[in-house]
Amino acid sequence: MRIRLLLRRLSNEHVDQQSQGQQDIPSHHKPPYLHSQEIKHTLELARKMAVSDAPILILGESGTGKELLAQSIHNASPRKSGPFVAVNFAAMTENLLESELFGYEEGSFTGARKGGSAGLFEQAHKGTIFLDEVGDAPLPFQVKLLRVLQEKQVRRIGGSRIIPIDVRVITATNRDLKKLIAKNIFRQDLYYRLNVLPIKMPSLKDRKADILLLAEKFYDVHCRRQENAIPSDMYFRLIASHFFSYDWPGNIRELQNVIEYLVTISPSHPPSPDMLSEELHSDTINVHGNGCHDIHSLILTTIAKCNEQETSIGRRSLAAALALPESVVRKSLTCLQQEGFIQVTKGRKGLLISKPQKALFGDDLASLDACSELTT
Ligand SMILES: Nc1ncnc2c1ncn2[C@@H]1O[C@H](COP(=O)(O)OP(=O)(O)OP(=O)(O)O)[C@@H](O)[C@H]1O
Repeated sequence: MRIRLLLRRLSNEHVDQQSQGQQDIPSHHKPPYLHSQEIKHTLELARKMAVSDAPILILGESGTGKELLAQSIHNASPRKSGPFVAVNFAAMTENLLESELFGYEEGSFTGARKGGSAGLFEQAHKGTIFLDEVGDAPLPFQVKLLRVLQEKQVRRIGGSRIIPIDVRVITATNRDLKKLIAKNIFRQDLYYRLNVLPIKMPSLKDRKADILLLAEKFYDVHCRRQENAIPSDMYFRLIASHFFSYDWPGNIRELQNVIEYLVTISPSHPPSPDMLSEELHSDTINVHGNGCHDIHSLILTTIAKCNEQETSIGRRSLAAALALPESVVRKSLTCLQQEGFIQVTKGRKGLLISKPQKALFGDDLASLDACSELTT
């Protein structure tokens, strides 16, 4: 029953998207990874948030593209002609954070530069400051950060001059800030100051529809100067099913690494499954876990496998092989077909995995900076 409800919700979402016609994004401007409902939803939200000046808090696992999203929101905002300044809190001690963010005057500490230095807040004036891994900010520094955000002015270390700053603040974290608050390692007042417009970057396992598309983009980037490179859809033909069934805990960063590895060890032949690491070999999909996403993944994986082995599979045999009710398989196939993932042929070929619709996205490799297309 739960599966049915989830599938119905998914197909309703699809109908909504179709009826709205997605007219706000001309098809040739679609980012290369605009396939999954999850990322479409995130980008729609991001587009709306870009026009506001309120603080944004980007949540999501490591490697999901939070920094890219922050940069893209800036690019789509009225501040786009101003600077975008990024700082990673995880890598810095309290003292370093203070001097880097607020700046310092000459002679204010040993090693201070002659003439002093403007801090990152000053450098981001009229633009956006991106505070990455904000959950790692040391507690004493959080008080100072809160004051700057409230007063919209900074004073350099060792200085007396008050410097007004006009910046949009975007923060990101892969940690659960509420848990950190409960443990008294993150300030609640700072949390409410930052969490005005929250947005979540989906994990790659929740946007499996985008995996092959991203993989092909990364492959194209690696191979663009290689003369004997084979087309990207051919390249992944033997391993596509493993990509669908793996959970990608390192998200897009891990996918990037895997493609780089494959291209290095097998530059001009489609890599075989045995070239993948043990982890990627895992075929375990939890059919009863997250509902429709798992069913879609399971179905896609099974069709991809049959296609690899050149055995034909149809709706009935799929339902029997997966021990799923035929009605569930039918709904999932309809949805996957409407989304362009599969083709349902009448003849002996049965169900086929579609090639990613590259034409939709153009072949501009610069569009790998996908979110910058938020500006359209
Ligand atoms: N849509 C995309 N297209 C191409 N590459 C992407 C995309 N999204 C993310 N990446 C790449 O994935 C990697 C991780 O992205 P990013 O650093 O933005 O993630 P993050 O969530 O900020 O990670 P962390 O939490 O570890 O800082 C980067 O190399 C980035 O270029």
